[in-house]
Amino acid sequence: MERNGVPLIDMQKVEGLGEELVKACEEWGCFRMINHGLRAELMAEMKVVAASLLDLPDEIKRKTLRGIDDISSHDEFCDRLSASVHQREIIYKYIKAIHGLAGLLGRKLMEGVGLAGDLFEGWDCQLRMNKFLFRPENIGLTGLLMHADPTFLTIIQDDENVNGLQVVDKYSGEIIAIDPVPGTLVVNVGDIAKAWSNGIFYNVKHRVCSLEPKTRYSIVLSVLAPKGKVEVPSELLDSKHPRRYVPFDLKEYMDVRYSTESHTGGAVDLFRTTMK
Ligand SMILES: O=C(O)CCC(=O)C(=O)O
Ligand SMILES: [Fe+2]
Repeated sequence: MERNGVPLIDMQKVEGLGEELVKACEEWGCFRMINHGLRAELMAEMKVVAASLLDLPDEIKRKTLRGIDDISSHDEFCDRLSASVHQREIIYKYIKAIHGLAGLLGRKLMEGVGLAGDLFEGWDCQLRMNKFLFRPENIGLTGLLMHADPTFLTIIQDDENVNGLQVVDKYSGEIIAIDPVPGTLVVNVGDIAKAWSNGIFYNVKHRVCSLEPKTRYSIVLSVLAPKGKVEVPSELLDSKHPRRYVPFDLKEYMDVRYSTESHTGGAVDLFRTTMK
């Protein structure tokens, strides 16, 4: 894979999609998806809904701090925000479509590592919406500090008109701008995926910078972790590839991440079995 920008991956590709995804997770920890199955109209409608919900008063928004955990909590989320019938319908369609896409990613990643199955079946997921109000006096400042996601992966509908997402290159450490490409979705690989892949996947560091005086929205599906322990599939282990991370669950991981204030990927390495 040439290092000339994060990979653009066609999710409808029939041959070799799994391998391509695995390679992107290893080499970049970040990629853009085209032909991902979310209709352009649905993405546009969801952005309008997100913008109007994010304009609600803080005391109402605070009621939904965790976002939408799964499709079944959609009603509760909408009730708390007193969402209209139309808004509920869009949110429902969106979470159904984005969960479907996450399922495809999980199956293809399994294929890519030579296994079969629905990797994300029954996992905890969370949908969140972000608003970055970039004012002229804030240009050049960071809207979201450098971090690696505490997730397996995160699917982002970034703002098609306002840039700001930047990732750290795995090899050079250089900061690369992830400029918008309308109609596509970005994936960032997180800490949980690094442990699950025995340290092979790159938990990409990234941030959001204020580059132009506009309001930027992003809609984010976090595919968090399995309900039980995060551990590398036993089929991928042998004498040449010993287990490099102690199995842990999401709560144990989050406790370590917050108590050590390691928000840029270091927390997962505290679960290493060896320091090599
Ligand atoms: O807004 C974005 O593009 C990225 C947001 C992000 O990194 C996050 O929510 O973890
Ligand atoms: Fe992030």
